Amino acid sequence: MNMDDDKIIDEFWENGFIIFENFFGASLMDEYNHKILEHYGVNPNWEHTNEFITKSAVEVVPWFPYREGKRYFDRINDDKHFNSITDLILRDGWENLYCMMMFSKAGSKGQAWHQDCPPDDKEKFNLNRLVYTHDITEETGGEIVIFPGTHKAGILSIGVPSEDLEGQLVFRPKKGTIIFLHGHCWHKVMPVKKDRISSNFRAVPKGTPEDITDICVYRNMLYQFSTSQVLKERK
Ligand SMILES: O=C(O)CCC(=O)C(=O)O
Ligand SMILES: [Fe+2]
Repeated sequence: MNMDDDKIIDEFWENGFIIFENFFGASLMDEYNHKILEHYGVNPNWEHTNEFITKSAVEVVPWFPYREGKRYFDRINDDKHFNSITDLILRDGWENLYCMMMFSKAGSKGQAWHQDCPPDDKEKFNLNRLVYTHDITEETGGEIVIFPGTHKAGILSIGVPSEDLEGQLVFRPKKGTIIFLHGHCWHKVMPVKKDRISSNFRAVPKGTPEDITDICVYRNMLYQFSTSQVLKERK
């Protein structure tokens, strides 16, 4: 292990996230961005050709390509460097959880503060491995906001779902940037001004239940995806 490896490990476990800019090349990102837009029915001129996307009130539309047997993104999924950083962070072994693409329409709200899974057991969490296939800018909106160190702070505070919090950091990842983010670390996505894509290659420490991300913690509720139910109001 070299110095840089130690730094990566320390930074991740100190802050609950670590960012690498220009990790993936522009041409790969363009190719993958195009593939994702194609799936959602958005043509290269960035117009919706998919009626569902145009009409639905759904703000974030997920897509799990590997669950459909579409291994379109193996050059990320199987990338040695990408996975070796995962090895550093999850030292005792890890497994792929799933690959999830997220599409948010222009004009949508983004995402309120959340933890991807309840922090009841600090050993059980998802590791987000976010890959940005296009620039997030002031014009596009959809900044990712992270509250450093909160993977060690227990359950997300109760309060107004999206309000700014003292201590938060706002990021505008560029094309090819990756973010490793601990699922207990508090994060949100700012309002989306132009159609937005993000992709996430989620991993978990070995032995973590497969449904670890079924319940998401928000400032006003616990929400269960599998049943589309509010499990508990928080106030
Ligand atoms: O789209 C993003 O930048 C972050 C999405 C998110 O909250 C997640 O993947 O858990
Ligand atoms: Fe999240």
